[in-house]
Amino acid sequence: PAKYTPKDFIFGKVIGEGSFGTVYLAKDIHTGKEHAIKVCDKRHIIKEKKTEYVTREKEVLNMLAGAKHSFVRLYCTFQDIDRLYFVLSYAKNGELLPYINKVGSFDIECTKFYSAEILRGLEYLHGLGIIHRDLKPENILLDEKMHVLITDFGCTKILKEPEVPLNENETHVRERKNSFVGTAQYLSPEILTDRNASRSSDLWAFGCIIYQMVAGLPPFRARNDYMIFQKIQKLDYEVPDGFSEMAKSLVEQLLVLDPTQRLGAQDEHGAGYPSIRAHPFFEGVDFETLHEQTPPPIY
Ligand SMILES: NC(=O)Nc1ccc2c(c1)=C(Cc1cc(-c3cccc(C(=O)NCCN4CCCCC4)c3)c[nH]1)C(=O)N=2
Repeated sequence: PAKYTPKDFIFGKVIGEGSFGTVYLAKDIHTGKEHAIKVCDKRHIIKEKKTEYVTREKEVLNMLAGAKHSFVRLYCTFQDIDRLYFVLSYAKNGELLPYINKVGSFDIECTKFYSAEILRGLEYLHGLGIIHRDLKPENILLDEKMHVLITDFGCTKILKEPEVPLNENETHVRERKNSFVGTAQYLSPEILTDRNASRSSDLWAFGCIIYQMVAGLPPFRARNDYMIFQKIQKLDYEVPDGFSEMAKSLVEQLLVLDPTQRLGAQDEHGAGYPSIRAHPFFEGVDFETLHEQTPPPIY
C-alpha cells in the first residue's frame, strides 16, 4: 500500500518497552514478513515533553538507511489519531542482555566478536556525527544469524556545526540542562557533571558493555542511581579474578574519567577507531568481514 495503516499488520506479543513506546512483534499481512513495530502514544509524548526525542529517532533511523549492517532498519512510519507507529527490523534473537545473564559471562571469542560488531556500529554512527548516548546490552539486538543490530535512537545527539568548542577534540551543541538522557549504569562522568555528551561518551558505555560481557554484570553497580553516579565519578569499580588480562587492559583504557583520554578519543573523526582496533584484545579480528562471519556460539 502507498501508506500503511495498523490494519496492514497482525500485531503479536510485546517484545520491548522503550522509554517512549511499546514494541510489538507484527506480521505484514501482504508479505507475511515479521517486523517489530514501536508504538508511541501521542498524548504521553507531549505530556512528557519528548516530541524532540521521537522526531530525532526518526531522523537518525533515516540517516542509517544506507548502513548495510549493525543497525535496525526503519521500513516505514504511519500514525492514527492517538499513536505513532515505527515499523522496524525484527531481531529474532532479541537483546544481548538475556544471553549474558543466561551464560553468566562470555568466553573471549564471543566477547571479541560481539565487541568488534558493536565497535563497527559505533564507527559508522560516529562517522555520521551521531552519538547514541544510551548504549547498553538491552539496545544491542541479535538478528536471526546472531549478528548485532543496534537500536533505540531516542536519546541520540546529532553533532551540528561547532557552536561551543568544549575541548580541542570535540564540539557540542549545548544540551538544555534539564534534558537528562541515558541509563545510569552506562552513563559517562561528563554526562553526569556537565551534561555534554561526545563520541567519547559512547566509548565509555562500550567499555562498560565489554566489562559486562566478561564479568556478567556492569562495572558500576549500587542500590540506586545516585550511588551508581557516585561510583562512576570516582571510577570506583573492581575487576574480578579471572577477568582476561587483555580485556582488562582494553576496559581500563575506555573507562577513563577524562573523555579526551579514552582509547579512540584522539582518533581522527570519521575514520573509525584504528587505535581501538589495534588493541591486542582484538588481535586476529578481521573487522572488514565481520558480517560475513559465522558468530561464535554463546554457551
Ligand atoms: N527501544 C527500541 O527501539 N526497541 C526495539 C526496536 C526494534 C526492535 C526491538 C526493540 C526488538 C526486540 C526483540 C525482542 C525479542 C524477543 C523477546 C522475547 C523473547 C525473545 C526470545 O526468546 N529470543 C530467543 C533467544 N533467547 C535469548 C535469551 C536466552 C534464551 C533464548 C526475543 C526479539 N526482538 C526487535 O526485534 N526489533
